[in-house]
Amino acid sequence: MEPMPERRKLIAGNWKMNGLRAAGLELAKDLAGRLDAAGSVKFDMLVCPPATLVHSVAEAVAGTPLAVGGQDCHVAKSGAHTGDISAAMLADSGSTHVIVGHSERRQNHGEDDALVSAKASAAHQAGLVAIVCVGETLEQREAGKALDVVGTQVAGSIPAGATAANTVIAYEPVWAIGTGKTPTAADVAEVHAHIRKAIDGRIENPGQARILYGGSVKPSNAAELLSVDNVDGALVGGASLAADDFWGIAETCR
Ligand SMILES: O=C[C@H](O)COP(=O)(O)O
Repeated sequence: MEPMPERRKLIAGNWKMNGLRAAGLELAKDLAGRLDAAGSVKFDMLVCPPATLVHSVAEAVAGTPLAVGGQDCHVAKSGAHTGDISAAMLADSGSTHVIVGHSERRQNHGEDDALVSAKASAAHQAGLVAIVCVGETLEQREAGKALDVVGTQVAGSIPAGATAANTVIAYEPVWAIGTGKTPTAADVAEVHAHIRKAIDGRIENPGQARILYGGSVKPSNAAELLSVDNVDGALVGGASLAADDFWGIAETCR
C-alpha cells in the first residue's frame, strides 16, 4: 500500500471585525515578509481580513506565499442582497479561501447547516476553498453531545462536490473561542478523529482533507494542539492580530 502523503498544515488567521487600513496592511505585509524570508516552511499561511481590506491586503502581499480569504459569503453570485458579498466578489478581490459557518455567523445571524452548505457550494463555484466551521457549545459538551453535534454539523454543512482540495473543516468549540479555555489534547483528538470518519463519503479523498482546530490558540499552546493526531492546522482569532503571536503559532510547525 502506498504511504499517505503528509497533510501540510494550514495556519489561518480570522481577523473578524478588526483592522483599519493602515494597521491591517502593516500586519499583512509583516507576515508576508516573514514568510518570504523563511523560505521553505512546512505550513501554508492565510489571513482573512474584514471584507473592506481583502482587496488591498491581497494587492499588498501579491507574489508572496501569504494567502488571503474572506470571512463569509452569500449563496448567490450577485443580486439584491444589501450588505452581502458573493464568493465571486471575494475571488475577484484576490481571495483564495472563505470561512463559512463560523459560530459567530451561526449564532448572530441564525445560519444553519443547510445555509452553510449552500455557502460552501457557492465558494466552490467561484473557485474558492471553503473553510467550513463546526463546533459544540459548552452546554452540548457538558451534556455529552459534542461528537453528535459536530457529526451532524459536518453531515449537513458539506455540499456535493467537496474535495480535499476545495474544502477545509475547522473544529471550533464555541466555549473555547476568545475565552482562553481550550479542550484537552485528548478531547481534540477524539473530535478530530470523529470528523475524519464523518467526512468519509462526503469529501473526495477524505484522508487528505485538512481539519483545523480553532479556539484560543496561542504561541504557548500551539505546539501541543498542532501535534495532536488529525490536527492539520489552526484557525486563529485574537492571536492572529499580532504578527509575533501569529508567526509564533506557525513556527511551531516549521
Ligand atoms: O475563527 C477563529 C476562532 O473563532 C478562534 O478565535 P480565538 O482564537 O480568538 O479564540
